[in-house]
Amino acid sequence: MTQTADRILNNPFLNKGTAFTKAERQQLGLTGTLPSAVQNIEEQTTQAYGQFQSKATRLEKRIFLMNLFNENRTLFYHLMDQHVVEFMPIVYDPVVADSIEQYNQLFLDPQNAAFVSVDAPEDVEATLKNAAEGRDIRLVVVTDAEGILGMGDWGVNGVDIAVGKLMVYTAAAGIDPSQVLPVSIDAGTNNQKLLDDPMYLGNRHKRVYGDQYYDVIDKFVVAEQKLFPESLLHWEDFGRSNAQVILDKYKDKIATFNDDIQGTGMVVLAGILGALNISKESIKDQKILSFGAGTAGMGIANQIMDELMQAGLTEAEAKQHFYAVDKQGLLFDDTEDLTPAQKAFTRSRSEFSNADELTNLAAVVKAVHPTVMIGTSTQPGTFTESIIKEMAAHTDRPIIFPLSNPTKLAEAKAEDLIKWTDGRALIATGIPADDVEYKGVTYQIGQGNNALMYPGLGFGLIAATAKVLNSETLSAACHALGGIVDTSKPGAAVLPPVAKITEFSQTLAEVVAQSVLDQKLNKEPIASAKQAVADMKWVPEYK
Ligand SMILES: NC(=O)c1ccc[n+]([C@@H]2O[C@H](COP(=O)([O-])OP(=O)(O)OC[C@H]3O[C@@H](n4cnc5c(N)ncnc54)[C@H](O)[C@@H]3O)[C@@H](O)[C@H]2O)c1
Ligand SMILES: O=C(O)C[C@H](O)C(=O)O
Ligand SMILES: [Mn+2]
Repeated sequence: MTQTADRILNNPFLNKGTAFTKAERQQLGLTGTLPSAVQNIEEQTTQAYGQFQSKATRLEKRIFLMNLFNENRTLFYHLMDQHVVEFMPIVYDPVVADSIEQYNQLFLDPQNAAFVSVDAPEDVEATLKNAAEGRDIRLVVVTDAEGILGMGDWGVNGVDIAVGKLMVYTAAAGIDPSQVLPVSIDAGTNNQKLLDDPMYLGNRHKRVYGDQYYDVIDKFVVAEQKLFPESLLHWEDFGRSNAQVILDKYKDKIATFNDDIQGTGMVVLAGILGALNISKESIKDQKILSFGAGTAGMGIANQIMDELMQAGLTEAEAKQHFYAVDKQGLLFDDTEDLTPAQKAFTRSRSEFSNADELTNLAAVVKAVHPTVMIGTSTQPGTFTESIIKEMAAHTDRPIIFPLSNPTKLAEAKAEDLIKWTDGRALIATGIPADDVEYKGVTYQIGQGNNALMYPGLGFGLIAATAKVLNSETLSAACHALGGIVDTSKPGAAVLPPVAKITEFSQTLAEVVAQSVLDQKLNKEPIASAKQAVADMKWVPEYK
């Protein structure tokens, strides 16, 4: 193979495989390097889908799709466009979790990611530059993998979540896949299994914290902004002690967001607004219990808090609607080891006659009678039948969102929640859930996953060349998504279905871009938000 042929056929952004025409083959020095037939993208797609279907397990299906992704991005996204509901759980949550756990065993290809090492701060800029290979990067998803979903620390293996999030961005919103960059910050790992594994591919030492860590994060942000000044920076699956600190440091300076804090907060508020559309209740009448008061749990509480204050409540009044429960039980002002984020949502012991007994979820539910219960605890099965029945005995339409991922960590299953509440629960789950048939009604279950939100949010920010993301824009996006649900049918879902993800991501992107323009937060002059979104949309067709 000539160097040119090799360069083109092995470049997933340029490769068309058997779809190169005779003329292109001649022009590019590819003559004779492919079988003679020239296929169009539909034929290639049909063929690839047949191969996909022949794979027996979900992991084999994933490996097949990742190989296709590594070879030919256009064909991969053309195929995904036709099968988005089927492919989402395979390229993203939950099967991405299996591939992270088996990263070295399955290692195929670095997938055009940048691997930043805490041990080589002097290489940060070169690392990003090498990985981008001169591409015009507009979107970076970065993880240090200390808190991969609810599975804890996965070191360099966690790069797959950055790749997976970016796949959803392109499939849902249409960001050009040659304009994205997944980044792994390899700060070491505290996962002993990985440290003991001779095949582990990351830095083989304990996780680095403190100044040395923050120094690398800062070098990364500086280099990222210098090399890709038009880009949006998305933080994913950082640990509880770092996620909020990093966000607070950069959120007023650059276009950036933390998906677990803000993306999750937004999708949950949208889900609650959707649920309240169905129950015809007001958000001002809700008592909200967050079970698992970590990165996501407190991000959700803050987003709902904003909503209550917009509805006219003072901060002190709004705070009265929240009950945060973590390992210690209900969080009080004097609870030990509170995180900075938790401190804003504590209660006073004097409010309860049995405060000292409120050390577990069952006791708190009994004392508080929440109307909304959100699970981000990483503790499977903790929304038990007796807890749910106790909650449902005191509210007509309990809003229950077991959100811990992946599947094995969910606080409850949708079908159990429907059964235990005799069909009254309004539910969203972190991973996709099948419809539930119960007493003649088909209940559709919304996917309460930030994947419904971040593609439209990010795309809108990039299209509008946003300088920063502020609470006004976050709120506009929540209302746009929460307003889409169709409440006419019994058993309606609280969030729109993943089958419509490309449509509502476009709506979200337009709303977000408009909010940026309304606040004059755009870097470049832009006449129309809608047009800017349309102009940026990439379609998976050969050029
Ligand atoms: N569906 C979504 O879109 C979405 C988004 C973000 C996070 N999540 C899920 O939420 C979970 C938490 O993620 P995170 O980023 O907030 O992690 P985190 O580590 O920051 O927070 C988890 C919290 O749960 C607490 N916890 C642990 N054991 C507990 C127990 N027995 N009782 C009560 N609390 C307990 C921890 O102390 C911590 O505060 C994960 O499973 C993640 O997959 C889902
Ligand atoms: O990755 C997901 O599926 C959602 C979320 O960001 C999580 O950490 O669980
Ligand atoms: Mn996450």
